[in-house]
Amino acid sequence: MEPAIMVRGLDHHFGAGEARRQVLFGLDLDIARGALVVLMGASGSGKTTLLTLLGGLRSVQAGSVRVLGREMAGASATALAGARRRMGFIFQAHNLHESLTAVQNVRLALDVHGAVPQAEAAAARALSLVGLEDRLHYHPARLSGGQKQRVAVARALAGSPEIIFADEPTAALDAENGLAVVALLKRLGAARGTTTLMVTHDNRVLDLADRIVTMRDGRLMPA
Ligand SMILES: Nc1ncnc2c1ncn2[C@@H]1O[C@H](COP(=O)(O)OP(=O)(O)OP(=O)(O)O)[C@@H](O)[C@H]1O
Repeated sequence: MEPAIMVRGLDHHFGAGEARRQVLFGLDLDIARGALVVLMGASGSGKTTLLTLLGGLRSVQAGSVRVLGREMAGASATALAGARRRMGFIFQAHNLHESLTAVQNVRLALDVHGAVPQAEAAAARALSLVGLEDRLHYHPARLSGGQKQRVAVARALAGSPEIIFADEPTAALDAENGLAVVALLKRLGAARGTTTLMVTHDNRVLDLADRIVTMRDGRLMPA
């Protein structure tokens, strides 16, 4: 079976004219289905840029990016949106809507999938997966930082994604909550075959990774 992610000769530039600058240089990368892969590297090395290209959040300029068997380079906006429906995203700033309860925040993410039968029940299930079954109707203001981050994880999981992209998901968490979030992603890999690619500076979670990929100055370091 084709890997979940297959990248070949990926370059990326930002800016135009004089200000044009290359930030990714000829990346090649395969990520197996079901793996929990940690992406490390110094600030500015290109991790977030790579993640957003893989997630169809920015256009591929040069090279090939195949995700779940589909080429993202040159894909139409509709095709990219279709690809994104098979992915879940967890970002550092959890971006919860303050006016909505935990279960409503998760439901909102399900709405992008169109009509999901029993969306409310699906949202509640995702929240109980992250141990928040007794906080369904709390607004973010009444949740701790760790609990808010777990709502963000539940939101990413609710649509049963095949791939999860996470950008520093443990940054705002203490050791215990950080490990719990990563352990949950690891369990999903085993139980559902979900692939996770996670950017982190958090050394505490490395033991749980199936593989660590390191970037330096826009290049992938040899394993
Ligand atoms: N929208 C943008 N316009 C211009 N340059 C950008 C843009 N986004 C990122 N860059 C530059 O691209 C390079 C890679 O940035 P990127 O955010 O991918 O790094 P990173 O490894 O994720 O860093 P960090 O760990 O600090 O989040 C950096 O030099 C950054 O300044």
